[in-house]
Amino acid sequence: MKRRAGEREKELKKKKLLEELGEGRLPYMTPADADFHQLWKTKYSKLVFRKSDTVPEELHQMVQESFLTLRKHDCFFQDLVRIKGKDFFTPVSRILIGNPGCTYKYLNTRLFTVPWPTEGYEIKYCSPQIHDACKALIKLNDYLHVEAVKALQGQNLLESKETEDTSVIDREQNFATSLREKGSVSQDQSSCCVPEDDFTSLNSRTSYNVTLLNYMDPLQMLYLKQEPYFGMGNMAVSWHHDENLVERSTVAVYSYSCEEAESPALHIWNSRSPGSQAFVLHRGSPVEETYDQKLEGRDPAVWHVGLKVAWDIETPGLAVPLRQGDFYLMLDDLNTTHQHCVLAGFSPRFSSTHRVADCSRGTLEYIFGQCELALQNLQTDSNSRALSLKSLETAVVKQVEEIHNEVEFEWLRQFWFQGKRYLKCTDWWLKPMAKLEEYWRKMETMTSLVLHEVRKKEQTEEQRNETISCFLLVLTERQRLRKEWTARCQSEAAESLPEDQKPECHPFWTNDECNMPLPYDLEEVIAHLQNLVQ
Ligand SMILES: O=C(O)CCC(=O)C(=O)O
Ligand SMILES: [Fe+2]
Repeated sequence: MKRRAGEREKELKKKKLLEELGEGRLPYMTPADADFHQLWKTKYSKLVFRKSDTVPEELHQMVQESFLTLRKHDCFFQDLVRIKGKDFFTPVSRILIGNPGCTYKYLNTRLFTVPWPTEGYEIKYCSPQIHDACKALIKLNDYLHVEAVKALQGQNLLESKETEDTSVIDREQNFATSLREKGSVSQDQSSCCVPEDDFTSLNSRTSYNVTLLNYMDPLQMLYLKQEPYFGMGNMAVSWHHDENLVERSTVAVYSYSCEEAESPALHIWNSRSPGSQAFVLHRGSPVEETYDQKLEGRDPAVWHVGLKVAWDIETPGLAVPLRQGDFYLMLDDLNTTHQHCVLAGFSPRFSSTHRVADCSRGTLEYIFGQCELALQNLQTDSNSRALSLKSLETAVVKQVEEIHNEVEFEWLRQFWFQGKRYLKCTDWWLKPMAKLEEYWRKMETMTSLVLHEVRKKEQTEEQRNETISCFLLVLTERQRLRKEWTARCQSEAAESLPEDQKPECHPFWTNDECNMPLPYDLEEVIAHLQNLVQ
């Protein structure tokens, strides 16, 4: 509830700001502005940018080929996300690649990794090219990890407490030390130069476990949202903070816009000076435009990443152009203190966004562990084979029923909502999903056993009321979420999808399917329990 109130407050604040702005726009800077670098250095220093020529050519080739392979195999999908109770397709199409069994949740959507080749895991890919694509991305992942470590060392951002109170002299000394260390390649840097704590924090904040790939061809889009605060033009991804990340972890983004070799018209545009005339290619045909720095802002043909300081209208925004093969890093708490967006250019573009997903509740290992914990409360009579619960204690019932909700709504429904999309790349998730469903079925039986027991009135009245009240809360939440997921699966947007991408409302059953111990719709069960406590 508190969180919802906070969200509402934010919405109101945003609405008020947009109303105040009216037709006016806040200022922002691009490299064409004289103060661009000054602004970057002072207000956006944790944004690190590297030009494509700093990346090994063979890595570029491998990675760019992998993007094209994944596109050829139709592995990118627009997500049907849910924001403030409404269903939307993301303009960009995505695929998550990463550690086997890892997931990443954003905008109420849990994405499941297409596993990259990992020692100790047997992964079948639908084609050898998809295997190669995933392998290229893990190479990019390793490369960006090293680059992030170097960038953090360079900025002396090893430990959060240092950022506030380290004097400039300390910083400079530290920087000098880190430069010296880079020269001495033969030394074991981890043991000789970086203290153990720093090393751990450095590693845990740069060891990317997933990359979320984005793809969009602006020419295929009927409509793109306009950036509302600064007038930065077409947006592919609106202003946001990245969710579900380990605190202060770095995000690394490799950008590949499929620009053709630079045309003379674009060349003129790029080397323009204020007030000059230029021809630009707009949707394939040259258009004459007068270039005025103040009026024009960023080049609409080029993809940019936009940044702004969160809840601040004093600091100008920043639009950084991204050419083919450039990459950028969002270091430390930049993702929290600032918001970013992606501004569309004219050509199709891929990006690979490497993240340290907070998967404390987001791995298969975790959810299997939870299920096993829940099932410990179920026992089978060795003679009759009859099932019963070991404990009826409120805390135990509560825990089991909450795990039931977790596996049903965070895993099974999330997965099947995304239809058969994962089968484009691999069948890796089918087996664990079947196993989770088996566990979940047993939990349906456990719920029905609780119901059975509380009707028997064997506990004291007080105990029984406590158990029922708590049980009711979890069941009410289950009913609410089942309704929400049923609605999500039947939304107009969901119905518009082709057969192989259509959301499946699974598990689902009707009352005549007597192999299920409880109905899908829990309304009557809940009403019955309410009567019992009254
Ligand atoms: O494509 C990019 O440059 C960044 C995309 C992004 O912000 C995201 O996927 O969260
Ligand atoms: Fe992002």
